[in-house]
Amino acid sequence: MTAAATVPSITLNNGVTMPAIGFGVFKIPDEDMNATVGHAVTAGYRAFDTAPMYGNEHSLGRALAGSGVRRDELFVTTKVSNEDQGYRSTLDAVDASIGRLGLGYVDLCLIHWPAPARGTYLETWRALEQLYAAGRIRAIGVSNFKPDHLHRLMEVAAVAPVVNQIELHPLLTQPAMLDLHRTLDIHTQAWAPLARGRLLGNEVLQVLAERHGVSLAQVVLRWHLQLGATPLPKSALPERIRSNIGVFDFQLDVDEMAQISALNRNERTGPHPDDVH
Ligand SMILES: NC(=O)C1=CN([C@@H]2O[C@H](COP(=O)(O)OP(=O)(O)OC[C@H]3O[C@@H](n4cnc5c(N)ncnc54)[C@H](OP(=O)(O)O)[C@@H]3O)[C@@H](O)[C@H]2O)C=CC1
Ligand SMILES: O=C(O)C(=O)[C@@H](O)[C@H](O)C(=O)CO
Repeated sequence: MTAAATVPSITLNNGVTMPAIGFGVFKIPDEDMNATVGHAVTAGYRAFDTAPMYGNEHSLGRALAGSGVRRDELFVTTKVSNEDQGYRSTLDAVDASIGRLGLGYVDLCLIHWPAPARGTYLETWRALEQLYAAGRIRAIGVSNFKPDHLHRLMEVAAVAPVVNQIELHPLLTQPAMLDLHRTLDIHTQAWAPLARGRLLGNEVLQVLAERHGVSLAQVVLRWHLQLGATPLPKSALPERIRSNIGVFDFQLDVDEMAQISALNRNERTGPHPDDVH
C-alpha cells in the first residue's frame, strides 16, 4: 500500500493552522461516506469541507469520529446557508451544524454565499464573531465574496475573515481576487479546483503531466498550491482520492505556471456570486 501523503500546513491570519489541501464532500452520499472518508484519511487528508446544503454533515462527522484520527488532527469546515443568514438564525444554524457533525466544535465556518440581495451578510458575520469568541468555531471566513462584499465586511468586522473560498481553476483564474486576498491577508481556498472535470483532455495540461510523470489533475492541484491557494478536490473514487493528494513532491517552473494561468477563459462551472440569493 502507498504511504499517506505528508501535507504541509498553512497558518491563517488568526494563527490557526490548516492543511494545504482539503477534501470536498459535496455530492458524497451518506451511504458512501464511511468508505470515502476512510480512503481520504488513509491517503493523508485531514481537512474536510462540507455545508448544510450538502446534506451530509451528520455522515461526515460520524465517519471522521470513527476514522481513528484524533480530533485535534482534523480540520473540519462547514458553512452558513443563505436561508440561515441573519444574526439569530446564524447562531441557531451553526449550533445545528455543530450538533449534526458531532465533533464538539468546528474548525472553520464560512458564510456560504454573500447573497447580497438579502442584505444580511454583515449581521451574519456578527453572529460568527460571537461563536468564534465563545470558542465554538476556531476560525471564521467567507465564501464567494466579491471585492465589494469583502470591503464592506472589512469596514465593520471586529474579526477579519481568515479565508475566502472561491471558484478557482485554470479556466477561471481570478487574478484580481488573489491579489486582493494577499493585500487583505485573507487566504484563498479553491472550490471546483478541477473545474468539475472540464479540464480533462486539455492538451497544455496533458503535456505538463507527461513531462512531470503525474496526472493532469495533479498538475492542476499543484498550480493551485504554487499560487498560494488551498484546493478542495472532490472524488468518489479511491484511486483519484489517493492521487489527488500526491502533489507535494514535484514543482512547476515559472513558465509552466504561466502556461496554465493562460488557459483562463473566465469560465465558471457554478453560479456568479451576485446571482445567488
Ligand atoms: N463554497 C462553495 O460555494 C462551493 C464549495 N465547493 C466545495 O469544493 C469541493 C470540490 O468542488 P467540486 O464541485 O466537487 O468540483 P471538483 O473540481 O473537485 O471536481 C469534482 C469532479 O472531478 C472528478 N475528479 C476528481 N478527481 C479527478 C481526477 N484525478 N481525474 C479526473 N477526474 C477527477 C470527480 O469525479 P469522481 O468523483 O467520479 O472522481 C468529480 O466529477 C466540493 O466538494 C465542496 O466541498 C464546491 C462548490 C461550491
Ligand atoms: O457546492 C456548493 O457549495 C455550492 O454552493 C454549489 O453547489 C453551487 O451552488 C453550484 O455550483 C451549483 O451548481
